[in-house]
Amino acid sequence: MASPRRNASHGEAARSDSSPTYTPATPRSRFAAEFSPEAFDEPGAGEAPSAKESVTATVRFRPLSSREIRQGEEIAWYADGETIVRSEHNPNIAYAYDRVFGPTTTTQQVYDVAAQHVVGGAMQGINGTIFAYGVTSSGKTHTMHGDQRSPGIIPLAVKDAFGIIQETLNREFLLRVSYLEIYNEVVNDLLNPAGKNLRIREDLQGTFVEGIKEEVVLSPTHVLSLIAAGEEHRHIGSTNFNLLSSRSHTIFTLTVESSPFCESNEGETVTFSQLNLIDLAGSESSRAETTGARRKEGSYINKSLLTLGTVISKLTDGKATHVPFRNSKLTRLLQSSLSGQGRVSLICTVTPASSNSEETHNTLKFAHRSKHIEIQALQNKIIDEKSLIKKYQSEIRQLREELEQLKRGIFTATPLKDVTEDNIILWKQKLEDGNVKLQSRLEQEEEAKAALLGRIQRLTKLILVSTRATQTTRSSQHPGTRRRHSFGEGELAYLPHRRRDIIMNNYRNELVMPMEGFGEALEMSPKEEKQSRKGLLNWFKLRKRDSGSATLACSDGGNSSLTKSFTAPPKRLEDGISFLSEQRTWNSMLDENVPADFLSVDLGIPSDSSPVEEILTVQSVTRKSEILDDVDLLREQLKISSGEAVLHANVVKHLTEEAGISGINKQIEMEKMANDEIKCKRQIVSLENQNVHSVVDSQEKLDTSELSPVMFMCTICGFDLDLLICIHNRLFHCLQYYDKILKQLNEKAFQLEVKTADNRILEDQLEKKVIFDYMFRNKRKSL
Ligand SMILES: Nc1ncnc2c1ncn2[C@@H]1O[C@H](COP(=O)(O)OP(=O)(O)OP(=O)(O)O)[C@@H](O)[C@H]1O
Repeated sequence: MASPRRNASHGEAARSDSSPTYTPATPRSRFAAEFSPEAFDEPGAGEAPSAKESVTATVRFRPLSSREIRQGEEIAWYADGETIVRSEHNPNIAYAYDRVFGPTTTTQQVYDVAAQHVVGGAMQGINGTIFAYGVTSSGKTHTMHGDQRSPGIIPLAVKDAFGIIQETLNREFLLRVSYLEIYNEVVNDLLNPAGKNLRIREDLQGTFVEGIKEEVVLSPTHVLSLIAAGEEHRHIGSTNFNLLSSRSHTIFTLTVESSPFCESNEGETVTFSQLNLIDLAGSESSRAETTGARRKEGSYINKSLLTLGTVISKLTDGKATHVPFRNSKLTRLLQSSLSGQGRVSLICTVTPASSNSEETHNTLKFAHRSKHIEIQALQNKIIDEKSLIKKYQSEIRQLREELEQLKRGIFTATPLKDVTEDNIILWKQKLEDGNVKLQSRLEQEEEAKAALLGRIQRLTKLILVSTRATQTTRSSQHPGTRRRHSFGEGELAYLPHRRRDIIMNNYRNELVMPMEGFGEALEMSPKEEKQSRKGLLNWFKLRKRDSGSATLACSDGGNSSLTKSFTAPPKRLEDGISFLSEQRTWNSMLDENVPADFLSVDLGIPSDSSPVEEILTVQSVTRKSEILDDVDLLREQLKISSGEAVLHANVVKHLTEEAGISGINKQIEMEKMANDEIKCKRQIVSLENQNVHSVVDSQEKLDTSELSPVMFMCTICGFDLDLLICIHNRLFHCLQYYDKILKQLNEKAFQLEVKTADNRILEDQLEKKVIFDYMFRNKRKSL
């Protein structure tokens, strides 16, 4: 490679360098300064515009490929320092950019300079567009998508977006993604294979693709899995320059909505933005020996890139009256971005090879022109129903109110008053009727409640909040020290695994190429490395959760995905629980706002309560049914016991009556028995009185009693829990007393029987004595 030359005193470089727009920007510090909590208070659309910025234009050199080396290619262009690209053959031709990355630069370094400020802006409500532009095989896909060794701008941006959510306290976010390709001037939905030839429409907010699938996303892994699935549908073909050449332009859009995190989000402004990450198809030189379909694709690609070039020329011309955005689908879709609404970062990928010198020059000129486009970093704010986060928030609020009403129903249930001995039978009857009603209504209510909670949980999960309790070292405090990205297995699994390397073994493996992943790892300090490992563990966890997250996102009745798809939720409770604990990483709202008691009913659907809460709740539900069973049993026993007691009292009475005619001794015995019976009756009356008092006492406790699932069940039938428990206890005591009395009565009855038998003997003896006396008297008379 030629040595850098410093004296570019004339030609394009001289002009470029002298231009104020070419003052190298420092996007990283710019980002850091902006990304403070106050950043969300920036003026919104329609308010005073913020300072004008220009497109961030950077150039990335790739190393010479083995083929280029084999073919004896020479270096035609090189990076002269950090901001200048210079022609090897004509030192007077030089261009300056915001940054020029040499062939050994890692994608992470490119991201930090060329993308981070755009991603950060998008998270604050400022639209952003990052696109890679360059000839075929110059490294666009490598830069935008990357592979497992070297994740590209898209995965890095996705991960950064979630990192920002985690670091942004007191705000909640809703993220959704769409992914499309423009192939031969036809727009296809990559997230929905059925979405072919979609129409581009316009509204007040700009252009949009009609019917495109938008998927609400919950984690980086979730997003990357969607991209990986979408990539399967992308048109890729082999050319004589690139065995896996992108034959279509792809636009990956991350839509970000956020609002302050507070109890009632009503009236709160929502910031709304779109981050477009674009991997353009490469322009093809006329030297490309393509035929048939490849040729047709190439001409469409070239035509749309030409239109893009024309649009950019017109936009920077200043005098142009008409900008031909409508001449291609690509420029139509990029219209609002290129018109200056939001941040734009253009990463031009180039090969240093002399065989591509002309194409590289065109690319450099394109980047040069683009740099002149002025943009305004305006924060979009919306308050209307267009906001999905608003819609979800208000639905959650409404559902919570419904739940509250259900709970309030418990307290408004009229407790039984003035329970007296007279209406206790009536009350018992009511208890029996209520029990039947309770069963059926309970089932219905449980179902309704489960549905309500399930919906709240699903909606709540879609809204992402930071789990960090305290303010930590955010960029606002230490602007220069944002953490580095580290990819865990979870994310890496979704990135292509050296796909191209395997296929292009001979072609590319000999590229003079830095080992980016390793390069980045080597760069880390021990502390960073530790954090990175920790990160790896975290993301690995998230990956496990994500299989559920994806499920969740797809199974909420169409909330997560604006066009529906379905995956089964976890089947077992344990599955739900483990899913839950992992899900908490991004979500804490439900924990704070929905009582854990109510979460267990939704056993099939994961909730946000902890496993312990879940288990306790399951136990309380079991206990609830046990208590009800006990009450039923006791009630039945009470009935039997009362009946038995009455029966025995009657027997005693009857026996007493029968035995009432015996002699003096017998009379004394009978009096004793009668006294016993009276005692018995008194005991029964006193027990019943106690029962009544307990009912009255329990009413007094009603207001202080705590809400519980059992209480909820009682409410359905109009009973009070305290009352029920009190009755349960009293009935239990009653049963014990009745048992005791029954035993006594049995004993007395036995004694009575013995006495009766004795009496009969006495009577016989008496009779015999009377007869004997009579006979004796008659005998004496006759004598
Ligand atoms: N900076 C780089 N470092 C190492 N290898 C690179 C770099 N840039 C590109 N490559 C390699 O060069 C080859 C071509 O790159 P890539 O497919 O990304 O080009 P492209 O511009 O997307 O091509 P096309 O427009 O045909 O799709 C790939 O094997 C890629 O891995």
